[in-house]
Amino acid sequence: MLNITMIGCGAIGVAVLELLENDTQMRVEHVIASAGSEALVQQRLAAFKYPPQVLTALPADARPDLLVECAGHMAIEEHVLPALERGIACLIVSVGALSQVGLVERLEAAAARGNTRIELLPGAIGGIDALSAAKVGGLDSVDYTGRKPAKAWKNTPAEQVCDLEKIDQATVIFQGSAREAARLYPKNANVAATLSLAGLGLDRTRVTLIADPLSEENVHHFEARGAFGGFEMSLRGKPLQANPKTSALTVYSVVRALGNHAHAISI
Ligand SMILES: NC(=O)C1=CN([C@@H]2O[C@H](COP(=O)(O)OP(=O)(O)OC[C@H]3O[C@@H](n4cnc5c(N)ncnc54)[C@H](O)[C@@H]3O)[C@@H](O)[C@H]2O)C=CC1
Ligand SMILES: O=C([O-])CC(=O)C(=O)O
Repeated sequence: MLNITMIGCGAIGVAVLELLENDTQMRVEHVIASAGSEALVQQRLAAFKYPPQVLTALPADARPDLLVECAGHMAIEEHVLPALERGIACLIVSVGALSQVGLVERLEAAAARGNTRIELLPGAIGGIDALSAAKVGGLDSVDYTGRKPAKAWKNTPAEQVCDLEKIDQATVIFQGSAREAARLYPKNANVAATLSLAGLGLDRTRVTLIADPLSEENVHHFEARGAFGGFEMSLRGKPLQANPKTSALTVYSVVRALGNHAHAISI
């Protein structure tokens, strides 16, 4: 039985727990919540058959097989770095956090000291296997466009670019590097960072972000060219009801990754 600690228990966390409830090969024993939100998280878990214990930090003697982050950028520094130092393997969805200069190197060093690994999950996008394979032969360009309904951009810098309540057509709210996109839109540009880390890097991956009042989907489109040839993909993700910024595929990506650790065959 794979013993898992989950960081964060919001839209992604709750949906992952629901899907794992009847899995006999893995169990989330602990959920790490932000200080002050323990009661709310306990409430979210009340209906579960085996509710995980809710804590605000991993106890010093806890040795989960895996730690999975479903919380947000701040959780990488706060929980993932120390867990790696302690030798606990980590899976993360807040990949955009790695746009902070020096954090990749610090994560690598912590994992080396702990003799363990960190896995960056594809989350809401696909094709990461092909893109990172293409990188081996050399990439010339990677262009990514993220298009989400207008309400998905609430409480982001997009509000300074346009009136999200009033726009009646697709509106470009950002154009620039993946590093800048991840910094400005931590809850909406993790895909941009993931594509960059798999491909041409945070400074050379070109990103366009669009608020689209006519769309009900989170559409992720990218085009890559290089020695391998070229490919493009478009993924039309359904947003989670509990959080319109987040696509349901992110939840399935977490469950798939955990299953690959728990089950005999990984795919
Ligand atoms: N890689 C990808 O494709 C995607 C990645 N994400 C990432 O996943 C994160 C979570 O997404 P949702 O579940 O939809 O958000 P949410 O806002 O519904 O839930 C996040 C939960 O984590 C908790 N939290 C925040 N910081 C924490 C910390 N330092 N320690 C413990 N708990 C903490 C919050 O209190 C909240 O309950 C996003 O912020 C984003 O960074 C989201 C969507 C796609
Ligand atoms: O869930 C999505 O569609 C993608 C997302 O929020 C991100 O890239 O941060």
